[in-house]
Amino acid sequence: MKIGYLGPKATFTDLAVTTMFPYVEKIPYRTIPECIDAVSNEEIDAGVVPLENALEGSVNLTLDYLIHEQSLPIVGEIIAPIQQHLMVHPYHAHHWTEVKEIYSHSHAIAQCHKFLHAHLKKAKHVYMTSTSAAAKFVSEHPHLPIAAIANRLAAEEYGLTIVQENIHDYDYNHTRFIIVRKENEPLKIDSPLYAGDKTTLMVMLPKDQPGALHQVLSAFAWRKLNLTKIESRPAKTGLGNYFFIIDIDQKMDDVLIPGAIAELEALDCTVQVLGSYPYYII
Ligand SMILES: O=C(O)C(=O)C[C@]1(C(=O)O)C=C[C@@H](O)C=C1
Repeated sequence: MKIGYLGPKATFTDLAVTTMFPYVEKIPYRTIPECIDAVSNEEIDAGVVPLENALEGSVNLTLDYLIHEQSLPIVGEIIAPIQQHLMVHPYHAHHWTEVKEIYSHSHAIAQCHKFLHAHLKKAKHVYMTSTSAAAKFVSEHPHLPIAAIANRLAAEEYGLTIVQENIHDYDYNHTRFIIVRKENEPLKIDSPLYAGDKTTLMVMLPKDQPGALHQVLSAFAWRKLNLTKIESRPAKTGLGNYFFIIDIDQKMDDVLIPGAIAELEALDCTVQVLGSYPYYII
């Protein structure tokens, strides 16, 4: 079995994949779209990409790519703790406060704003495709006064020295990673980390209908379907046109969720089931 992930080696996505699937062949991809395309082209059996962080919110690139470019079912979810560390090439370990640039994934930099504001106010932020891509870049440029924000495995993998540990602004820092496949079939995972099931829907409201969102929410409310997330994203068809991503705290059943979907369709909403899948908490 081949599982693709946002690489290079030692991203947080890599850590999540390694914990959940210790015995598979792991294939790194440079970007989230490249990983999703590889699933679609059947180069790999499944792909794992980040979807949402507890401090920074959704990874819009993942959501938008799945909605607008490659529609693949979500077959699983991994929730993993995120610990961000500041690291430099060993040459700079004793004068890390003088670094001029900080490299990392935009989400990782955003998770550490308070620290960066307090200790490295003048350093420029440079966004990379992932945290480990940033660590790799810093290790390949030992002469530059630069630092990366990444995890401990990345420091080990790329020979960097951690100069400040746990620099994320809030203790509860977790990221949701989704597993996508070409076919809507869950991977067989017999794991003690299993924590429940979810169903994710994409709902497009009818245009200019007063109270439409209220009616959508009542379709779930009176059936006592517990929603764990509702988020709007631009439909990219014009200003003010949005769709909603709705997570329901249970697996697809024969009655309640299909009933809610039928009610939404009767209200002229367009509904797409993005997946009904187990989730695992690391
Ligand atoms: O860059 C990485 O290490 C990733 O796996 C990506 C990612 C993200 O997109 O949110 C994953 C977890 C952290 O929140 C920071 C970055």
